Amino acid sequence: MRVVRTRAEFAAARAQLPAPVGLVPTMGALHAGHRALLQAARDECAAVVTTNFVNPMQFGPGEDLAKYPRTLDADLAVCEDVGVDLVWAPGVEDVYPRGGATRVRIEPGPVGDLLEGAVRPGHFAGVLTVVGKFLNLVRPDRAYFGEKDYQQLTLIRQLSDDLDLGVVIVGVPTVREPDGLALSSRNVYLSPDERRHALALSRALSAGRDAAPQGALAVIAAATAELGREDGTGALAVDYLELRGTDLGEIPEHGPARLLVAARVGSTRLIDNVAVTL
Ligand SMILES: Nc1ncnc2c1ncn2[C@@H]1O[C@H](COP(=O)(O)OP(=O)(O)OP(=O)(O)O)[C@@H](O)[C@H]1O
Ligand SMILES: CC(C)(CO)[C@@H](O)C(=O)[O-]
Ligand code: BAL
Repeated sequence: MRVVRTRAEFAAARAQLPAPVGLVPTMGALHAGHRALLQAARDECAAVVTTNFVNPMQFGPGEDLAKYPRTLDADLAVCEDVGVDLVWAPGVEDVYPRGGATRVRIEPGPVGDLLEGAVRPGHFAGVLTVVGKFLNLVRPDRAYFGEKDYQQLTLIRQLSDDLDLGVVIVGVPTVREPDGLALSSRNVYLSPDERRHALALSRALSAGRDAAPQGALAVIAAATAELGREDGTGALAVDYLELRGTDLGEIPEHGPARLLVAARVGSTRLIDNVAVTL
């Protein structure tokens, strides 16, 4: 496994890799969710590249950029274990040379203003800009993203289509703790008490999914009731709970849909979602 930092080192190492190349972009602090992405790439590609970069452009003022967990040594051990070929851990100056003098900024369009985008203005422009850059720099055949960040995955598929990037975007199912909590690098911020309250998110999604045979209103009612046990108690504050089409548009009358939730537990913001069949 090669570990490189600068653009030049990356380009030299990338040129040696056999095709097809799989890319797994991450912000580090790797857990079993990331491992599932890396493993899927390992299973399907001749070479696996991962980027490890906490992208300042996708954090808003007052968000957790400074305290975001940084665990490069442990991350490298995970990558080695899965059999990654090339890890790129660039500095900000490698990704945004000259401070991004040409002001490259990929705007996500209307889907970027919903849900996460409504709570984190500018977030998805930051995500799409850095993902666009990495797809351009790495030129992978396939790129892997988690369904845990469902809106992000939807927008990256849109980016790839709209810019004719010719890369296959692969969505990987959410990896959960045995009690249902979706794995997230931000779970390390939770106290034991907060972690218990955080279980309300996955419980609400399961309740909503189980109510799907009774229709969309029943899904929302069941999920809201489950969340309501915690919401407003001071332990948990819901940002949104929404049922949408799989493209995040209108709710279909029948067929596949998506139920998405975001909440703050103490000072930690968590998101989760599930597939629902109406
Ligand atoms: N539990 C999970 N299951 C599957 N994929 C995941 C999971 N958590 C994160 N991913 C995916 O890993 C990739 C990198 O995500 P990232 O480094 O932001 O980790 P994260 O755990 O989502 O962190 P955060 O706490 O910032 O949301 C993304 O494609 C993301 O969707
Ligand atoms: C896709 C990504 C690596 C871009 O910084 C990030 O948003 C993430 O980790 O989900
Ligand atoms: N969507 C995952 C990265 C972030 O929260 O900024």
